[in-house]
Amino acid sequence: MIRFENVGLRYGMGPEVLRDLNLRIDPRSFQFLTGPSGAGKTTLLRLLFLALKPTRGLITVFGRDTATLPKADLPALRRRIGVVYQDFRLLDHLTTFENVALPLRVLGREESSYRADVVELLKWVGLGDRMHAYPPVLSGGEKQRAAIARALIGQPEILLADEPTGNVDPPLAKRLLRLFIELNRLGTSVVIATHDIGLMNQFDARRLVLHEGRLTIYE
Ligand SMILES: Nc1ncnc2c1ncn2[C@@H]1O[C@H](COP(=O)(O)OP(=O)(O)OP(=O)(O)O)[C@@H](O)[C@H]1O
Repeated sequence: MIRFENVGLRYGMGPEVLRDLNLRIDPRSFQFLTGPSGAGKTTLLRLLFLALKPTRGLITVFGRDTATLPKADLPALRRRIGVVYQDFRLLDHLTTFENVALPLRVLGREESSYRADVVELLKWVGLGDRMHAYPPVLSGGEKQRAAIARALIGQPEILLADEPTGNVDPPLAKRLLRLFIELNRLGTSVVIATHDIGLMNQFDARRLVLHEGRLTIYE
């Protein structure tokens, strides 16, 4: 569903941060993306989410060449990809329920048409009793789960998560990993960027390892 051919990326006039990347993200696949700090993990996620264009090479997303993609087609393509950001990006003046429902509200959907889905998803991530709370009073782990629920409410075909266990203790990290595994079993492709070797050792999955801008894949 996503394919990279000889992709390179530089920011402005800087050095190439990613070099000669060849990669396929297949439907229903699960992969960890790892590598030392500064290796380019977030940059690669931004390319996968169409937030950046490569400075060379070819990226196709759901069969569309991103270089020739009309801008107007971008939002619909992006809606098929869910993203959990490192810093959550929840809106403090909206409740947890409203944050998770926001992507649907933006599409003009009536609350009555999605209320039950949002409640069910919040229960699934273990926030059934926190849906009326505002982000400032949530714990780091609760915010993380709210951000995951928001990324999933539109039923994306791929979920990209940037260090989703970076701010939580090991038992919660394990629980989040179980959520991602279950999501994958239900048919969603999952890409988890992480430094956490302990986390990766808990699940036998493909590893995309970045080092100095180059990618090695361990199937
Ligand atoms: N907007 C930007 N402009 C210029 N350089 C950038 C920008 N964003 C990232 N970089 C540089 O690109 C390289 C890769 O950064 P990136 O954030 O992708 O790495 P990372 O592997 O996600 O790191 P970390 O694990 O610390 O989050 C770094 O050298 C970084 O300084």
